[in-house]
Amino acid sequence: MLSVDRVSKWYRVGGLFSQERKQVLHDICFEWKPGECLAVIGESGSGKSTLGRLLLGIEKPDRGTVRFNGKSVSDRKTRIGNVSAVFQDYTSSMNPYYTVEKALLEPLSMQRRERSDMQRKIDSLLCQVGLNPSYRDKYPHELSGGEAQRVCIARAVAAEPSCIVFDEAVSSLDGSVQIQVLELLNDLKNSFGMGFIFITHDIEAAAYLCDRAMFLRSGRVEEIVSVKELKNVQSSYAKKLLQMMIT
Ligand SMILES: Nc1ncnc2c1ncn2[C@@H]1O[C@H](COP(=O)(O)OP(=O)(O)OP(=O)(O)O)[C@@H](O)[C@H]1O
Repeated sequence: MLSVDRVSKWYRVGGLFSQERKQVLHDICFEWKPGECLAVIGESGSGKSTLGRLLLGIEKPDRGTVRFNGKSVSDRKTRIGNVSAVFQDYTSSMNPYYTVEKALLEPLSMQRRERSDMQRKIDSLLCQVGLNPSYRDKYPHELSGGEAQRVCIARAVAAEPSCIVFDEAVSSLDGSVQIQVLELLNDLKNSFGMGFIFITHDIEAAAYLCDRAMFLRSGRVEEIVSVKELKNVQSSYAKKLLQMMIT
């Protein structure tokens, strides 16, 4: 279980020597349970990506805690096998010197698999994200944006974590590939109990995959609702956002 307890975050504004700070997250509290898919929805600048970085232990909260099974996510040992991530900016997530095969071998080798099993798994992961085995030898600069994004998704899935945080990582894919990736994630959820935190502007993708949706407004949790109850959101902010996303 991932527990976010009274998390607040400030950033410095106005240059290196400025003392001025702006609060971008205010007392965020929620829990994510294993196997769940939670959508994080909010207008631009509401703090979604900042929250994502705190969930992944990339940055630390200034106040409050983010814990996975009771242990802080800032500790790398807590994250291994538990949380991984796919970002919209796939270029910064890929090592330019690694072939696709090497990028996928890295998480697999941590699972102490047999060599032949790892090779089979690489082909199967590539196939699941709609890439054929010939992509194994390609370097990131030889991939299109959508292909690179799919390799990042395959890499995150390869680690078989309990939870993958997607920060706008699926909405950038083309229609048919997006559907294929959403189906893969749905399969992983149903067959292996993998769970996701899905930061997105894409309400249809969220409705397809997610169990609950959390609305962020100016760094605060405005409302958390079951996806089945999306039509009955209470706050005018959530109503307005949904209307904007659907039209
Ligand atoms: N490293 C940083 N230093 C200073 N301010 C930052 C930093 N990262 C984010 N911010 C500010 O924090 C606020 C929240 O940003 P964040 O990227 O988390 O929002 P978001 O909801 O993900 O937006 P978007 O949907 O546009 O990606 C914004 O005002 C942003 O300018």
